[in-house]
Amino acid sequence: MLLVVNAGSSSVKVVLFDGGAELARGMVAEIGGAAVVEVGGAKYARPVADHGAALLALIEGMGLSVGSLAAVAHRVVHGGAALTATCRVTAEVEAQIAACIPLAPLHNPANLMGLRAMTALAPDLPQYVSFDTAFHATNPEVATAYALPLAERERGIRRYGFHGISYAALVRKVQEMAGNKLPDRLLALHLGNGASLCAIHAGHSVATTMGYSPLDGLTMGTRTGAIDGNAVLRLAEVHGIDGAARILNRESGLLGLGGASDMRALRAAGTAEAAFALDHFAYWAVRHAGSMVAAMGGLDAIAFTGGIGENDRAMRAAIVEGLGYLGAELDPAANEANAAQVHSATSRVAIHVVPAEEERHIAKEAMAIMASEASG
Ligand SMILES: Nc1ncnc2c1ncn2[C@@H]1O[C@H](COP(=O)(O)OP(=O)(O)O)[C@@H](O)[C@H]1O
Ligand SMILES: CC(=O)OP(=O)(O)O
Ligand SMILES: [Mg+2]
Repeated sequence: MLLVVNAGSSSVKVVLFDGGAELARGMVAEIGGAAVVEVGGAKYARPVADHGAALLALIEGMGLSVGSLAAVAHRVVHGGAALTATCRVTAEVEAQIAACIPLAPLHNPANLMGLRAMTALAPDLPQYVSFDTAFHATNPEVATAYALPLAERERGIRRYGFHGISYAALVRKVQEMAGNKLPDRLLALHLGNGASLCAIHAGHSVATTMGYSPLDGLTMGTRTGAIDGNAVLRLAEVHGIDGAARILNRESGLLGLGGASDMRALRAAGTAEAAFALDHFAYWAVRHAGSMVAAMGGLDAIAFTGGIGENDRAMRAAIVEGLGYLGAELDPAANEANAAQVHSATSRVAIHVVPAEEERHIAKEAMAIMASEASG
């Protein structure tokens, strides 16, 4: 059996696989606060201090004996320039993940805590890591380079891009849904707590909205999305570096504009601020989509994924309406039903809704390496 660990900024999800079959899943949300542990449909509140403790609570809650595991595979958000493919964890790999903490301050510490908690529990158990940055390794340099002096670019200050595990899984899924024929120019929208867009040309990422860190691009749950560097400097002047980082990453986005980071809470709020936050989210998704379509030289299909992309019908409708100039049109009934394909008969582009299957993709990647280790 293989345990997949997906540690987000404030949550840990685990999924237990046996071969390709999913056996069980569990999740801890709101780590650090009034954490809720959810295993096999049962939910209970329990104090959970950090991501390592959350993982241990899940293993205990699932009644899992680590002796029955063949391996653990983790999602790691930032792999930097060096880690661009799923690999087995070594001391060197762990050090490289730690070196990327300043680049993904909400995520890489959580990923490392999960990894280290597992090492402490079962030191000899093989562990594998898949990176959110890896899928974007195919972006051309003109897309990844910031126009900085060489010395600064050599520090690794460049665009990396994220949500790559989700996009890689989405490419497989869209290919299946489109009768094994991959759309040539696919606009993918990963809309969750973190949100980004990706231009996928012939199955490969050519551009994406997140940059050096998962802060750039779209308006997100608590992150600003794109903001002028000089505005960042001004925030740092007023609040210090740590204060500015906190504001940009944790207090902005939908929370900063509308008073709630969660899309469902925002829709329920019914205030003018919440309505503005929703408009801002849709407007910037459409603006950035234009940039992605330009990077691919056109558009053949659209795919929505992530908690918002999969479930929020009104947000999909607002975004597709904004992309009407590209010939995108929804079938309102299919959209209302959260169907797998939601385009109208007259839409010039196909529009898919794809469940985010990050854990299954991580499992496949780890199992492929385990198979090659066993045969080699
Ligand atoms: N039925 C729904 N309608 C609208 N938004 C939803 C729905 N279900 C989930 N969401 C939103 O999805 C977001 C979380 O997405 P998810 O992909 O689960 O996040 P994470 O990035 O933490 O994995 C939240 O804003 C949540 O409100
Ligand atoms: C990279 C990123 O933003 O991840 P998440 O959406 O899980 O916060
Ligand atoms: Mg997510």
